[in-house]
Amino acid sequence: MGLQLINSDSLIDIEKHFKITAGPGAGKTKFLISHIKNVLHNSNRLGRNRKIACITYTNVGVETIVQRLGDELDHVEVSTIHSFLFMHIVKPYLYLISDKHGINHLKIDAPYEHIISNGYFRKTDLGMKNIKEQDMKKVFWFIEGTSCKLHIRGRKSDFHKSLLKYKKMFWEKGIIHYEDVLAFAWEILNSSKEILRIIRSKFPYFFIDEFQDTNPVQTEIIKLIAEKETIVGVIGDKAQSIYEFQGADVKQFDNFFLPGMASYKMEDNHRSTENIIKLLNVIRKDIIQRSPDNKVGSTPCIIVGEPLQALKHVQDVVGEEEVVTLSYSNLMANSVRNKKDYKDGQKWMLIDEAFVDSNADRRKVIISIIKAIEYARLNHFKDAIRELSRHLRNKDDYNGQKSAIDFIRMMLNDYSTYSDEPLWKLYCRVKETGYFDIPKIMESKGEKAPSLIEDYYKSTIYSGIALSVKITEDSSLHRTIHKAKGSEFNNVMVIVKGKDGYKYNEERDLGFLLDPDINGNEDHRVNYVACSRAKKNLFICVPEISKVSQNALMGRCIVINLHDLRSQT
Ligand SMILES: Nc1ncnc2c1ncn2[C@@H]1O[C@H](COP(=O)(O)OP(=O)(O)OP(=O)(O)O)[C@@H](O)[C@H]1O
Repeated sequence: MGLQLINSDSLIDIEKHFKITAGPGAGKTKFLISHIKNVLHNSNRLGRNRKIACITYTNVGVETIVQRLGDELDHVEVSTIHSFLFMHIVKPYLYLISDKHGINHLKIDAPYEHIISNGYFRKTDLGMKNIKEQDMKKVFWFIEGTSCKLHIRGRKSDFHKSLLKYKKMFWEKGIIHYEDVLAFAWEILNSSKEILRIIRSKFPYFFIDEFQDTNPVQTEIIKLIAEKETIVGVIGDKAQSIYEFQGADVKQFDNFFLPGMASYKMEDNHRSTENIIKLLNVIRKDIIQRSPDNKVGSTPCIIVGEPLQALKHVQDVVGEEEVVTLSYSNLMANSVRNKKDYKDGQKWMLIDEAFVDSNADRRKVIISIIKAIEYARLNHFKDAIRELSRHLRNKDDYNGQKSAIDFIRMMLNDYSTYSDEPLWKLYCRVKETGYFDIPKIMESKGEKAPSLIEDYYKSTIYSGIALSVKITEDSSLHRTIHKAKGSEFNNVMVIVKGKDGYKYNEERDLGFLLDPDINGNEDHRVNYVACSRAKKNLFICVPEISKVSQNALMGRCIVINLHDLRSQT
């Protein structure tokens, strides 16, 4: 079926399922807002208890849409898919399947991030089956026939039974994880026509933004809802599908079809200058974008050099304006944000894995304190307080919140006194405050050699270990590409480095420009998303570049080599 060309101001049939395919900056979000308003003004199927469901991928996406809808929010429910399914399906109806799965449904208040429990892991036979604890991060659900099964990404064998045993230990305690929400919602809807009818009647319209990052279970849920009464609309860009590791499948968007569905395409790019669009059009071929606004700007620039020096150079070029850096890895983003040098080939580890302390109680408290300090530095005070309150020695009248805030304030004021010092300094400072019961580290005296723990605390620099803190919602200037999804900035510097502990390799790491494969290579899509965030100026920082590549990119990018500039001065 042919795709009808539309733009972000087009009005489409509000009573037909639709799918919109469009590249970056096409105005997908703008279209979604005006389509919702169109439905609000023209539909006679809405009411006090009959709303439009508008689903987007992140909480930042939710906030953007809520803001842009202004005071037209009365009949719209904007939410992430997990919150929506939890609120309307899992929370009210989990009791229907709780006995079957051994879930303590009365204790469930919200879904949680899956934090691996080594204790539970050891109680299964997964270790004997050669599954390592880190494999547990790749657990996901898939639909097989009339039930959902658990699997580990990248493994061929069937581990469902053992994984189920592991999961049940959480469920018995009233803990369910985000991935469980999808599986339970599907199971409830698939087994109860009545609940499906209730959901359809509450939500006669169901729109999903960023649909390229959907996963197969989510797609099946949407198909069930769309069977009758509810009009489903999906919007996305397969070249921006960057969540394969969470189970998103780039083919899902291409293959998504509903009976009677109208398919549309947008070819404009309202965001970037013509020169940036020209480069983006080299990376992808399925949609050739054009600039309807003829935005003029400089040619994208490849800067050869270290990220911090490159950033300084870019800052000089753009003057007063802000520069946003986008990196593939958390480690790189944290390094730039904290102005710390980054060694190519360094491997990223979460602080929970990287932190060494054989005393489990002390380990937990110190990790939480480091996380809380780093969250608070980025103004994520809610997360910081949550980390600390469970460890506080004395709970105040506000469930520990006031003490947590006082402690954080103190630690932020003192930051410069311990941030570039060994962890020992932080440990002593925290002990001094008296807010936590932390098991003491025995200090060696005289000729006696220090214990491994004392040695670790005295030789590990705080700022080094703080780079391992993962920031979940990051709106700082220096963030990962995944956290920049849906955003746009005047000046962007994309930092290209070796991935996952590998040294930089031009053919692989600059492949998204030299030999792009947008369908087959997720890394290419991630870098495409990064480049497409730039409105005015795009810089791409690489550690080195060969003459052959420079020639290949001629006409699309200019190259500035900071090593050459330095040797000239
Ligand atoms: N018709 C239009 N005229 C002028 N500006 C527009 C128009 N449509 C969108 N824009 C602007 O273009 C930019 C990109 O729009 P929007 O964020 O809706 O794109 P998108 O398709 O959702 O992008 P992405 O998928 O890359 O996140 C925004 O600054 C928006 O205000």
